[in-house]
Amino acid sequence: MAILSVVVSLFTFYCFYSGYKKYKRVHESELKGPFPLPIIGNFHQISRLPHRDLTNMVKKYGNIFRVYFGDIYTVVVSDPLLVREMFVKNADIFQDRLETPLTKHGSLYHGTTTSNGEYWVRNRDIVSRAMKKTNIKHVYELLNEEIDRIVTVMKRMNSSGESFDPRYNLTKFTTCAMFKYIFDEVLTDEKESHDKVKQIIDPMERLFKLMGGGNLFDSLDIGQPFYSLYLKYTEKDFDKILNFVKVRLNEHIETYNPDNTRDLLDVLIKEYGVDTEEDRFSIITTCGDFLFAGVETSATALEYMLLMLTNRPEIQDKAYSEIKHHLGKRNKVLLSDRSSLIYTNAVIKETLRLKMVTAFGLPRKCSEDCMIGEYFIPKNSQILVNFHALAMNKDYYSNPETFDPSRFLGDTNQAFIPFSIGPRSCVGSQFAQDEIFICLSNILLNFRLKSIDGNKIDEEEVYGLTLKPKSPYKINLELR
Ligand code: HEM
Repeated sequence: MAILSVVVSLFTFYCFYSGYKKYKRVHESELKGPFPLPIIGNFHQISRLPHRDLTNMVKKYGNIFRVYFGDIYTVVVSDPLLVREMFVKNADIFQDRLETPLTKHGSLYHGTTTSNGEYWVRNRDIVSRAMKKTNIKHVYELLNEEIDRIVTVMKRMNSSGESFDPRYNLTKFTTCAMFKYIFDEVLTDEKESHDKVKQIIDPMERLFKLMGGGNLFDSLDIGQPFYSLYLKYTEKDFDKILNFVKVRLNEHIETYNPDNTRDLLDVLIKEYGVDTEEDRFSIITTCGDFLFAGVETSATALEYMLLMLTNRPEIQDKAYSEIKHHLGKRNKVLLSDRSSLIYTNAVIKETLRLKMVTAFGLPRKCSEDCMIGEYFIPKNSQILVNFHALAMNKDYYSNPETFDPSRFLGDTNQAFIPFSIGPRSCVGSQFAQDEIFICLSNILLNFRLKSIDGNKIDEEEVYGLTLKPKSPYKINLELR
């Protein structure tokens, strides 16, 4: 009985404390936002499609407002000029990522995506240099090989009358490209390769679910220590991915030749060195980040592109005509063709706008009290860019709900920032744009995409770390 009353008293105290923290006024220019409840904040107003809920709130609270996820004061931004003001003009204040048990658990704030401060500055510098050195020839060759592989598979399916599963095949395409890029490892259609892909894809899918869900314990001051312990003793998928990379690092060290770097991993060995455990762990977590950030994102973007084009044969035909006309007798699109294929590029951009890959990118943190325009942003608040709200912003896009590639045929639109902006924007944006362009244009050159039953495919998305089509779909391929 005594224990029960202590627990009830502590809980009541915590409710008051949590409410007090949320309701006390800290600045005269504080942001507006929906009324938060003690403990859960505004979680009760967030459905399974949080990007849409937060877009609806723009009507009431404007292009910058605050919500509470548990105890986390979160600033939601829906205007590109405000994003620029934060991520470009005030980059050093908005550069870090928010620290929670989940972001710490995987890599102990090592690598690229979750690290902060001086560590991140050094890592990002090394990674950017490593990518420049690895790029050009290696990427050009690897994308050429991978596109041949997927087109061959598609032709085989077409001749056997089999329908095409975009989710599986495009994830395989981006995984193969990433394996070649990071490890110089070629994945084939053999079982051994299939097993290797599964070793990475299966834990990654589970982690995406875990991280995309928005966990109350991850965002409560009182719950965080318990959640850290829970993750430490129950969550093993991060380790599986890091161990997978570790095996490859050890193999690479044995055969390493500084005068002939084969892939990103070799260049990272050269840049970081492998003398200390810390350096080795930095290399492993950086490669892990590339697998995390670079496989599912591009595959999902491509999956939506095929879906949108299958539902719109006239747009598909227009892109095909442009590609065919430009190539003449050639039968393969190369990266060097990109600047000439203006409509195809517009299709890619329009899909990235309307069916953005990540709802909120990767959340940032504000590391000191500051003013953004007339708004006060408190230290340690979480910053979310709502890419869906940017896409729906009528100040920048007319008829924003409509899929219309022609809107990207003219001047650049400053609201189109799918890879974010500023020094901490997506480090893989060039790689992503290269692989998406090569894959989409060569598929369109070879095949007409048709739905299985002649009906439109459901375009609704399901929320996670990436926004995917709600129902996995298949399509029929007709040779052009
Ligand atoms: C369509 C595909 C992709 C989209 C839409 C995308 C988008 C993004 C966004 C919005 C961020 C957050 C940036 C910020 O905080 O401002 C990000 C970060 C990142 N992306 Fe991408 N990305 C894509 C593909 C890739 C690929 C292919 C790679 C690897 C080759 C990659 C590697 C990364 C990394 C390592 C980060 C963390 C950067 C840092 O914290 O310094 N991404 N991406």
